Order: sequence, then structure tokens, then C-alpha cells
Amino acid sequence: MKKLQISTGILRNAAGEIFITQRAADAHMANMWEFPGGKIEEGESPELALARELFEEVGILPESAMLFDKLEFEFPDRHITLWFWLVDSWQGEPWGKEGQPGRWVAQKDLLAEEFPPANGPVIAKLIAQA
Ligand SMILES: Nc1nc2c([nH]c(=O)n2[C@@H]2O[C@H](COP(=O)(O)OP(=O)(O)OP(=O)(O)O)[C@@H](O)[C@H]2O)c(=O)[nH]1
Ligand SMILES: [Mg+2]
Repeated sequence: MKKLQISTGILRNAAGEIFITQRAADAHMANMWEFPGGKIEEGESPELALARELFEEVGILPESAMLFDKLEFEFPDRHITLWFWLVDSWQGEPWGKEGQPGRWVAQKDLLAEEFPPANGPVIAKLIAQA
């Protein structure tokens, strides 16, 4: 069974909106919306992976990151540990740098059905705190 550690960023602006991006049609969890991020590499800290992935995928540099939640999830083919970082300050303006669609959504309007099943608890927590 594949074991993956993933760092993702919940980018939240001053209006309380969160930037989400859509996964590619040929990726795991195809077409679902997600918090930008990706695999933590060998020898890399979760924080460093977050900064690297956010720059690669949405072109921003996080200036602060607070661990908001950490979840484990078992897919049929993989076990993943997800680190969700709340980022409310960054340099640049997020955009779909890899060609992926991106949009801002009010925190209270996040829809769990649009995200991979592993995200359920973190979406519920974000909505409860909106
Ligand atoms: N980025 C991200 N991945 C998520 C979320 N929820 C979730 O289950 N995942 C899963 O976590 C894994 C993250 O992988 P990824 O595809 O983003 O990894 P990556 O950016 O390093 O991509 P790569 O393999 O193309 O280099 C995938 O299996 C994905 O389905 C989420 O909110 N954000
Ligand atoms: Mg990714």
C-alpha cells in the first residue's frame, strides 16, 4: 500500500474567501476541487513542502502558516496523511499556474461534495468556524 504525506494550503483572504483549485481530468480524484498542495518529499519538512507546492501550483509565497488540521485517510490504493495549513498572508496573487481552474469561495459556502472524501472533516471544521 502506497503511503503519502501531503501538505496543503488553505489560502484565506481578508474577505474570508478561500482559494481552491480543480484537479486535472487525469489525476487521482480527477476534477475534484482541492486546496493547492502536494506530496512532502523525502527529507523535506511539511512547512517547506507547503511553500514549494504553493509556489509551483499557484505562484505565491506563504508568509505565515498555522496548522489547522491533520487527517489520515485510507483510499483503496493508498494511505494518505494530509496536513492542512491555514495561510492568511502571502506574497503574490494566487492563480492556476499549472493551467488548472481556480476560484475564491466564501468559507461558509465550501461544499464537501466538491472535494475528495478525505477532506470531509476539514471542510466541516472550516464551515463551523466561518
Ligand atoms: N493537494 C491536495 N491533495 C489532496 C487534497 N485532498 C486529498 O485527498 N488529496 C490527495 O492527496 C494527494 C495529493 O497529491 P497531489 O496530486 O496534489 O500531489 P503533487 O502535487 O505532489 O502531484 P504530482 O504527483 O503530480 O507531483 C492526491 O492523492 C490527492 O487526491 C487536497 O485538498 N489538496
Ligand atoms: Mg498537487
